[in-house]
Amino acid sequence: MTDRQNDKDMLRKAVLQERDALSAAVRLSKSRAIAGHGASALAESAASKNVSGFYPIRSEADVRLLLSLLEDAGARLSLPAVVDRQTIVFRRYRFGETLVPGGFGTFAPGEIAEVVDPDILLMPLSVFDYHGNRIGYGAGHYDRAIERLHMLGKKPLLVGVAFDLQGVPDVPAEPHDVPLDAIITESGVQWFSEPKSGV
Ligand SMILES: Nc1nc2c(c(=O)[nH]1)N(C=O)[C@@H](CNc1ccc(C(=O)N[C@@H](CCC(=O)O)C(=O)O)cc1)CN2
Ligand SMILES: Nc1ncnc2c1ncn2[C@@H]1O[C@H](COP(=O)(O)OP(=O)(O)OP(=O)(O)O)[C@@H](O)[C@H]1O
Repeated sequence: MTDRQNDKDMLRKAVLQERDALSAAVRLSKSRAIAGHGASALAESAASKNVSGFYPIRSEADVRLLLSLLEDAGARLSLPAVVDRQTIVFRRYRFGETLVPGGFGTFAPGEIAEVVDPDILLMPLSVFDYHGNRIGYGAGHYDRAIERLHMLGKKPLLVGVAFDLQGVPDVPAEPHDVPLDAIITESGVQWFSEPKSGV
């Protein structure tokens, strides 16, 4: 393991420990604030777009309320499913539909759901910094999914969803890490790129 990977691992462990210590009630109220900020920032641009979310695991921010608001605003939702150890695909999801185990402890639409390429990715993460760098859970699933979309000529809007306590001054980024366009936390939305009108 390189020094940089080791640094990322230590940072991930420390921040996840802090996130795990939040009570369910505190996570719920922060997740409600995230939904409000996220809907204000994205509802207009999400209409008729493919928006991928995630079904929360561990102590993640619960993005389901935001997903339901975006669906009400006309977004077509999808959720990630792990199809092999290295690969996730995004499966069409209508809010409230039954999910099945989706790999790595996640839940996802079943195999018969349509596979879509999202225009907007709401991304889970363990740590972010205020330059737009992020660390996931160390599997590289999202980094590879984004690389695949880029190879298809698609440039989805990348929006991290997290609690403020997951923010640090500097994440040790690696060359394959693709920076976020924005991050949504309970205190608001921060843009790292120009807000993209067409997305
Ligand atoms: N809610 C949610 N869905 C998701 C992801 C996610 O991060 N969150 N993914 C994001 O890619 C994909 C699934 N990949 C995952 C990869 C690893 C772990 C995980 O928990 N790994 C370690 C923990 C690592 C650590 O503590 O340092 C584990 O199994 O304990 C979870 C999901 C797709 N769906
Ligand atoms: N685009 C890619 N192509 C090939 N390998 C990759 C790519 N992105 C990441 N990897 C590999 O995946 C592993 C995990 O990467 P990294 O630590 O950046 O994951 P992460 O950012 O925590 O995960 P995620 O992107 O799922 O949130 C590393 O071994 C890395 O080399």
